[in-house]
Formats: sequence, structure tokens, C-alpha cells
Amino acid sequence: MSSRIELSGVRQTFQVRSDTDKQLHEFVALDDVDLTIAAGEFITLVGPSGCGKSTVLDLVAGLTRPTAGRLTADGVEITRPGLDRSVVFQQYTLLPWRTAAGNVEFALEAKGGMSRAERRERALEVLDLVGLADFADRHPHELSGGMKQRVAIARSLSYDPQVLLMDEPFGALDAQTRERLQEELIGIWKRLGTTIVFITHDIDEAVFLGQRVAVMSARPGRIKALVDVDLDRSGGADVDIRSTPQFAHHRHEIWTLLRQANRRTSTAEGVTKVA
Ligand SMILES: Nc1ncnc2c1ncn2[C@@H]1O[C@H](COP(=O)(O)OP(=O)(O)OP(=O)(O)O)[C@@H](O)[C@H]1O
Repeated sequence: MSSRIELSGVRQTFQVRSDTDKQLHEFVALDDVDLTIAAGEFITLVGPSGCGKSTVLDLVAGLTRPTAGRLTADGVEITRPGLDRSVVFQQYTLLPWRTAAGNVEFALEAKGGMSRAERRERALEVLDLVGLADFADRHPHELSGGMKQRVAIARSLSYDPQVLLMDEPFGALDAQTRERLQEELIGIWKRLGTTIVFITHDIDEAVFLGQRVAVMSARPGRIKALVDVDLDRSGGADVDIRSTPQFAHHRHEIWTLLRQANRRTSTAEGVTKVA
């Protein structure tokens, strides 16, 4: 299942107290953000630290409301979190006293409408999808970081969200585990067709995963460029896509855009005094 997401004229401001004059100032985190994400698309979001990537994700998740502008999922205004949109954070936030399957079942309990046996069956199904079929009865402390993140992804997928929102989900993992999970996530996306919005600091990760990469500029955060990524994945698991000329081309393209975005960053920009 998948869903189309639209942001139009989105602005997000925060009230912050200045260290110097102790007055409240309006901090413009996002300004005039327009973005249309097609149903079933895998889009990655990169930008300088503090440019508003997580703010965009929070808004799409419905965890916060914009100061101005409009966000919709399949044409319906996003006003609150919903089971159609699921978030995976960098920290796995698993319940330590529950097994891997128990953690997934917990999400299904919150959703309601399923018997205990149905929840167990669904939990085993999604754990299998993320390669953890043999670890269903392990507790989080018995799992590696990569496995814990797989459980978190399984938990998010368990209730069939149309949109998966991922905020640097692999940021805390070692390079090898990260690459493996990136490949697995592509496999899951191809199988399920879920719309995926994925935030990362890592240019390689953005290029490897995204059909499109949205590059943000800082202060206030805006979409600076949208880059279509064209990688030949037909060679299967034995082809090292990251070493192909197309990959290097896209990597350099995004590196250049980010370089420009970083140059424009200044601490004074984006802050205006309130009353
Ligand atoms: N609740 C808040 N109150 C005040 N300022 C905030 C709040 N939330 C975010 N900000 C500010 O808005 C800006 C954007 O924050 P956000 O976390 O979205 O950036 P980011 O691009 O995800 O950063 P990073 O890449 O470092 O994780 C930052 O300057 C941050 O300090």
C-alpha cells in the first residue's frame, strides 16, 4: 500500500529565547517548502545539520502542525498522527521487557481489532520480512544494534502503513550493517510498494536508496534541488552499485549541491525578533 504526500507553502517557526537580550524571537525553521511525493516513491532527504529535515518528517507524521501552508496524504489534510503513516527513528525505542515478537505485537495491540493469535502470526510474518524469523523470542538486550533496528522496522510495517517515515534509522549502525540494511530496505520497498521518506546525513545512503533525492538548504530550510537518481539495479545482489559510474555521478551532483547549501548557512539567517 502507498500514498501520495503533498506539502505546499509549508512554513514552520519556533519561539526561541535569545541568550543575548533574553527576548523571544521567531526562528524560521522552514519557509515555503513545496514537495510532492508520488505514491510508492522512495525519496531521500539530505541537507546541512539543522536545515529542518526532522521538522519536515514530524509535520508529515502529524506530530506537529505547520505555522502556515498545507500538508496532505492522498488529498486529506494531515492534522494528527495516523496508522497510515509510520515513523522509524534512529533510536529503536523497543520495550526491553518484551521479545522481538512481543514488541511487534505491542504495536498491533495499540491498533486493536486482532486476536492474540492473529497478532502473533502477523509479528512472525514481518519479522521474517526483515530477516529475523529465528530471533522472534529474543529480548532487545540479546540483539545487535542492526537487529534491534530491524525489529523497529518490522514493528512499523506490521500495521501496513501507506507511508514509512524514517529519520536517520541507520545512523547509529556500523558501516557494514548499514549497507546490508540499506539493501534489505530496498528489497522490502520493492515487495510492498510503500511510500518511503528517508532522512540521512550520508550522501552515499541518499543516492543508494532514493529514486529521488531532495536536497535542502539551511536557514530557513527549503527544498534547494530535486535530483532524479538513475541506477541500474538489474544486476542483482552481486553487483556493487556503489562503485558504478552512475553512482559516482549522482554522488558528486549531490555533494556539489550540499557544498553550496553549507556555504550559505549563517547563524543569523532565519531569525527575526518577535514584538
Ligand atoms: N521545538 C523547537 N523549538 C525551537 N527550535 C527548534 C525546535 N525544533 C527544531 N528547532 C530548530 O529548527 C531547526 C531545524 O531542526 P531539525 O531538527 O528539523 O533539523 P535537522 O535538519 O533534522 O537537523 P540534524 O540534521 O542536525 O538532525 C534547528 O535549527 C532546530 O534548532
